[in-house]
Amino acid sequence: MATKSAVLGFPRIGPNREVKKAVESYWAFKTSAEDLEAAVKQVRKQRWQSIADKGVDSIPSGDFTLYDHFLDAANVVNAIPERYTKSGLSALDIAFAMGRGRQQLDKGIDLHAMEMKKWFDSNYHFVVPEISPSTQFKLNKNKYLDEYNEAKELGITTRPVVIGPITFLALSKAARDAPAGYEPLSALDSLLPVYVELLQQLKDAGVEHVQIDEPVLVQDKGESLGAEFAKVYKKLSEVSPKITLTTYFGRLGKSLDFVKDLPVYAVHIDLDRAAQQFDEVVAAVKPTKLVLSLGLVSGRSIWKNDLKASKEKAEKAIAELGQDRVVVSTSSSLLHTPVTLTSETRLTDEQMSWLSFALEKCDEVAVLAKALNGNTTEAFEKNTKDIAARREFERNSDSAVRDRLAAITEKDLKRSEEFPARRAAQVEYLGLPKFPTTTIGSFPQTKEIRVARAKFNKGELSKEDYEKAMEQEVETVVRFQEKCGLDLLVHGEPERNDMVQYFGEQLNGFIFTQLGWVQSYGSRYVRPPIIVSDVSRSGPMTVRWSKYADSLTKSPMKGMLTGPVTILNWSFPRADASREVQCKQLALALRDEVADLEAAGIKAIQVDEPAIREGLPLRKADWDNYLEWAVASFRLSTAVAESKTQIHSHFCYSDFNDIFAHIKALDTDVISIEASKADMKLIQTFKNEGYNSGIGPGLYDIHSPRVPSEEEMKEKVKTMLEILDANNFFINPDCGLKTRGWTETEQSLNNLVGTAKWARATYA
Ligand SMILES: Nc1nc2c(c(=O)[nH]1)N[C@@H](CNc1ccc(C(=O)N[C@@H](CCC(=O)N[C@@H](CCC(=O)N[C@@H](CCC(=O)O)C(=O)O)C(=O)O)C(=O)O)cc1)CN2
Ligand code: MET
Ligand SMILES: [Zn+2]
Repeated sequence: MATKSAVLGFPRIGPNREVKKAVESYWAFKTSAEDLEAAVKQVRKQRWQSIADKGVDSIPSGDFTLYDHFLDAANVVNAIPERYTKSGLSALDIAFAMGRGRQQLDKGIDLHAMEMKKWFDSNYHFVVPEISPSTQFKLNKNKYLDEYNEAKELGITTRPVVIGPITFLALSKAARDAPAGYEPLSALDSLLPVYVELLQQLKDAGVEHVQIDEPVLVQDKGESLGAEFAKVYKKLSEVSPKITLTTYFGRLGKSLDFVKDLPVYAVHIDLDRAAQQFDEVVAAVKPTKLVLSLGLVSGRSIWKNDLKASKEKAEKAIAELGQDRVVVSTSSSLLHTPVTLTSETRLTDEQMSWLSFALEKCDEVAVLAKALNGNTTEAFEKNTKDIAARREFERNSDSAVRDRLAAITEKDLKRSEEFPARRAAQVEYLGLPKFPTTTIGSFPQTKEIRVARAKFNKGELSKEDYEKAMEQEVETVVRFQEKCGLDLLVHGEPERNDMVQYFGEQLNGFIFTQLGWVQSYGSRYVRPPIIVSDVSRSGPMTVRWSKYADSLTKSPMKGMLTGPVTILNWSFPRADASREVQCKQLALALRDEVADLEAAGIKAIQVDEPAIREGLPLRKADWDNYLEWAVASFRLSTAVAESKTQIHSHFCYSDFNDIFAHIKALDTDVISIEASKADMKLIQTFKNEGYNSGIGPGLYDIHSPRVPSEEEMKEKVKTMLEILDANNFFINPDCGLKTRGWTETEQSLNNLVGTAKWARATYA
């Protein structure tokens, strides 16, 4: 018998962003549904073949998607709200409308996008299914079966990846027509038969083994679902191919008590994010028949796996359980990592030797399994050398940064005056009207901007010409805002490829990829910069742009920075320093930038922290430690500002009810939040917890191309002002406009300004 290797999921985007290109071209009505299908079929083929070529035993299928795999899961079980089904659109267009909305007023179509939420603590977003007692579950197109068959025709046997029914419902939300207090999990009994049918179909088609993802088991709420798990998996195991039940991103904790008794073939645990559970889990499964899948190769980081250490760990498990009861695997799906390192041409050999992207990780699990089966290969030996070289590099440290951090005191984290005094100074310094209008920073990143930057990067456009082009763009954005009648202006961020990558590129201690794209949502991807050593700033990063924009107008200009927690969370952090240390080093760099912007006469500075919420540990017991250093880091970067300088922050993921005290402790002057879905509970929390500073609840959803009417924004303002103070109320969208086109941006912002005028007249 032998130890097998497995990969839990693979990037869906294609090595050259083929899926983005195909999907966006279809959306633009440039290509047909058939063209789209042909293009993505090619991507699926290539990904299966490339994983198979590495010698991985369990190759995933069914995890491919054109938009989001959770949205696909909703479609498979027919959890499609009626407003979409009755639109008369094709199944494909219904799925896209659910993901991104669709507005064709001439055809009577005006569909909002469904809500997106962060996938656990990652920067991936999933579409949140809406469930109610009227949801008619049934098996739609069985995409897991279709993809399995597609791979089989290519001669590749795969292991379908299915979202588990309990996680599916646990992450869903109550639909609008559901009674108050409705819990989607209460629909489990009516959903279960669909899963029975789905798995039965897989078995009938000859599938031997499925992977069922139940990551809810690493959340606190999973611990109370023992009865549901026992019932569901008893039923499913009667009809299903053998099941590997996968958990990832955290520890099983108390859920282990019932997970060990589930009638499944194998259980998978994440030993990257939650290495501490190893002994406990091995001991718990030992007396059972369960196979244990060890998530040793990280699905979340880009560091080469230490194969020697992994081998030792696997051997410990094998000593307890036996060779054939252990599988070595990636810790989670690899969708959070770039496709392959082999596309990179600008990294040095040394840097390349530290890293491992999705395809290289497939190689790692295969090499590891071979080593465990007695074949230590050359690749294994090379890995040992590479790991030693990286450890050697890690000894480098920037003592100036470390010393500065060590010298930080409480005083450095506090603004010189409390909010009321600051507010008075700001009223005078900025001169904003009541219900000030502003935007969140970015304006449309047009094709022209991106092409100019691509040319500049290729050396086809000089630095001077590139910067001139960006200045022109800044001017266009400033003139538009003046014409539109916005009050607190921004420069529009045209010079930024991405808000995090841009800062990474200017800081010491980071490296970058050319093609290291990772899907964030739908067709939107990011290239997270990689932190490799201590971080510091060489000089001002944004001042020239803000200063230029400020010089064009009499209106106050808002400087725009990405906060330390967000830079950390949306980068690949180093593995040899704590997140706290990396975050505080980033904070020091940003602190200097805040001071420089202020000295340049910029009257308001926004420090975005959209990722502060997603960085929250999955288990409540771990929250305090994180929040303490996250809040301190934000304060370290902003507290340097004088009272008259208005510090804004922005959060587009504002599930804050549980951590409100910490949001308040950031001590900002104004915060803009995502509230376009009119989360009144959140607004109420602001009130109840005595938040008295400025607040700008997002009045519309910028992730969708649809234009909000003045009426609908007025309605929102009205409802919110039943709770919030009209004197501290800002009028703004719920996030930056970079993904939007100019046409809808102009219309939406005109409506927004109209809403503010109405508010001034109504609440005078
Ligand atoms: N890091 C990060 N995470 C985030 C957000 C965010 O803004 N940044 N926002 C939230 C939502 N997530 C988002 C993620 C990505 C994008 C986004 O707009 N991504 C762009 C890419 C941005 C970028 O890196 N642009 C580069 C490269 C653009 C490009 O594709 N250039 C072409 C050439 C030009 C052309 O022909 O179009 C090429 O390289 O081939 C640039 O502008 O320089 C995209 O997928 O299209 C938006 C929101 C949450 N998480
Ligand atoms: C994801 S938060 C985005 C904030 C940034 N200032 C922007 O407007 O794009
Ligand atoms: Zn945002």
